Amino acid sequence: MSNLFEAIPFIENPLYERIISDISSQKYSIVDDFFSEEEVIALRHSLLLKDEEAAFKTSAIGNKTQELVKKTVRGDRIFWIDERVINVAEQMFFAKINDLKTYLNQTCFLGIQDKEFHYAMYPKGTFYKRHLDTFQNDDRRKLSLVCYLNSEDWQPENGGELVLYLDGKDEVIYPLPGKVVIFESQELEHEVKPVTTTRLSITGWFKTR
Ligand SMILES: O=C(O)CCC(=O)C(=O)O
Ligand SMILES: [Fe+2]
Repeated sequence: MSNLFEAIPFIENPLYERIISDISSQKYSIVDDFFSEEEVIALRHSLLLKDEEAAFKTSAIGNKTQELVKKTVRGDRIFWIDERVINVAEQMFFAKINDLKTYLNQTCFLGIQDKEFHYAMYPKGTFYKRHLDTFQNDDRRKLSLVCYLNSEDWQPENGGELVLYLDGKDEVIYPLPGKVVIFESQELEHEVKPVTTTRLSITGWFKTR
């Protein structure tokens, strides 16, 4: 009978090792080119299609009072991704994300068993005020992952920087295409500065159950 533990070879991945070491030393990690230019283009296209569909469906409804309350804190539009019904670009996205998740579970004791991801679109003038990614009575979110899908010519004057509030110097991150930022959901307060141009991303969480 074969031994289960011998059946799965472990191959060290230098990128993932760097992410793990960054997170353990500073609670966050930034990878500039986690997704290639082609991958970003495909995911951006999927996001824009989702937004068109949603605009079409919801144009006639909506609780305006709730919307106003929400918009003083955050102004992005989000679309949750259901992994059971995904297109080719999203399959590629989850293949990479699941690979990282498996590696983290093999090497760290985070116990990530669940995940959730959504597209996000910040129209001109919107932002997300300083916050922590955990809800009251729910501490399952362990790591936050933000993947930027903006175009190659994104400029600093477009705004939309992600600011991570650290004990010492705050980290200001430009939402450049292909970049992925991973941070400890329960530890790091952060904010999305107002944008002057539509800002596109996928945000998600690795969670315990
Ligand atoms: O888009 C970002 O840079 C961060 C988004 C965020 O903080 C959130 O969705 O909770
Ligand atoms: Fe957040």
